[in-house]
Amino acid sequence: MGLLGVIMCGTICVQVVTPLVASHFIDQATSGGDLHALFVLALLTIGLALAGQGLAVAETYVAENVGWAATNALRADLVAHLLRLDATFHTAHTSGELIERVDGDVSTLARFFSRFVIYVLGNGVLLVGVLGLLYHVDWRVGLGMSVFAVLTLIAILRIRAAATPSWAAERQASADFYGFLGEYLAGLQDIRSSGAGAFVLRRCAEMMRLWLAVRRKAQMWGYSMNATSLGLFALGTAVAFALSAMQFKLGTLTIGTVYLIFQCTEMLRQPTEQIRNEVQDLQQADASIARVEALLNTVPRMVDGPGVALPSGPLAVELDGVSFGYAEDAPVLSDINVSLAPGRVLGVVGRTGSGKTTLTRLLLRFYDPLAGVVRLGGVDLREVRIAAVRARIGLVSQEVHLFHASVRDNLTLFDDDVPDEQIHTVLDTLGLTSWLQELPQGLDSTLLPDGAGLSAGQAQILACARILLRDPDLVILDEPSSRLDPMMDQLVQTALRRLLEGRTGIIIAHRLATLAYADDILVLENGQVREYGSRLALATDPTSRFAGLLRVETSEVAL
Ligand SMILES: Nc1ncnc2c1ncn2[C@@H]1O[C@H](COP(=O)(O)OP(=O)(O)OP(=O)(O)O)[C@@H](O)[C@H]1O
Repeated sequence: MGLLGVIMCGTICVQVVTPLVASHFIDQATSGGDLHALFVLALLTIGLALAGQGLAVAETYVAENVGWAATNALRADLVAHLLRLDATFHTAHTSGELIERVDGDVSTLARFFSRFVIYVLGNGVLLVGVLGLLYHVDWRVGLGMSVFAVLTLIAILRIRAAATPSWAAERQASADFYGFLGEYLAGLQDIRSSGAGAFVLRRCAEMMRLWLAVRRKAQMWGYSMNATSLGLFALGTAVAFALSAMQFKLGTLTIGTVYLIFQCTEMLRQPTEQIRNEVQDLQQADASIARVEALLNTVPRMVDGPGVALPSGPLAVELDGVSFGYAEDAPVLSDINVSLAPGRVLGVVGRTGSGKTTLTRLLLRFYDPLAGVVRLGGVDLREVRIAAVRARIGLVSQEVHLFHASVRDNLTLFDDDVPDEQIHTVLDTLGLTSWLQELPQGLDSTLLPDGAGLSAGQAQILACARILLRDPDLVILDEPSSRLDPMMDQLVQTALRRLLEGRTGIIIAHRLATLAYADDILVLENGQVREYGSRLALATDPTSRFAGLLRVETSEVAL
């Protein structure tokens, strides 16, 4: 920015000196001056014009650099902040809306960051310099133009203040539109298969119509600013011309000086217009800054713990009188008491909506319980740093997310420090070596977006590989074998067995066969513990709910 300031000063000097030289040239030429002196003045004018162009190029180059460096840093801050924000925030905002806030709002600021201060200051100085020159030539013309310049600046600032809410509405409409687009693109398959394309298009058109209306209103403020400043300046130029024509007729001004006045009024137009453009940018920047600031000021609900260390090795899991609801008045889990020793595997069963997934979210500290305590390795999760908790847990969720990146990056989650041998060993353990050999570029092969081209089973085994590489001490498997054919199921079962070896595990499954590795069983019903005990004891007790479920599943299979 310092360099930009220096370049700007150079530009101002060139702009002020050029008309002085030209006026001198005109006076010399009309009064039959020395040819040599005229030649030197002409060369000087050409030199100044070239220097002006060179400075303009340098200014653009430096300004772009400043703008991009600043906005990139801001984008990175925002992304880091979004990663820190908790599940409640992300549930309330669509990904498209967040993309628009991280990119759209920040892009609006690029010009503002790079130029605003320097341009407004620089053009302010130029304005004062040119007015000073006009006073020097003729104080009446100087005074007249000062009045017009001040009036124009006041009008511009008034319009800016009035326009800011319109630009904020425009930014919101844009974020809403991208939020809508992101959501519907993610659900493309369902929309197509259910023939809802026409409804989506209609909604799209409605949103764009709304966006157009707010944008038009915001733009009209900009144009009204243009019209006001242009109108005032046209009037100012006319007055300056009239005054200088009168003086020329009276013989008090030379033709060179009249030219100088004309140039000066033209030169006044330029800084005023630049200031107007900057202020117009500021209208949009104002709105964006407020939105970026609001996002950065959103505090995660989860407060990071003071950093008590978790014990090493497989982690004990304890839920002590835990109650939770996403909304305070709608309980999802009530008074859950579970105690799982290190290295044991707990199978969780229950009807859909009974709160099984919610339970795992509490263990990963996506949410804090409303009552009771969740402990890992005997330590209250609120005492541990959130990152430290998550580093010790591996989750294979219902929806495995695979990135449009290489197999290696998908497995290591972009951690370049994981050696290839380790990846190969893990893939071998999970029986994926032949799958890898079929890929054209091995670990460097790129997976399609969202794991398209992979079966649900393959995606789940890759998710298991991802977790094995991280070597966590607690593994949570959320319905890992819900959609698999028997062949794939066998592979996944092997992968799960490997994954659970030497670790504490929690398996959530609708199909009871998946629970073969479970030592204990928890049956949830409407968010409450219906049954909790050793798998074998529950399975052999004919009066237990679990034994009942087993009987139902066996008879379904027989049918
Ligand atoms: N992010 C959320 N915000 C608000 N309510 C939620 C959220 N996630 C789940 N719920 C509600 O919490 C209850 C329990 O959901 P949960 O996903 O834990 O059940 P589940 O037993 O895992 O079901 P399933 O077997 O279908 O996965 C449901 O009534 C659900 O509507």
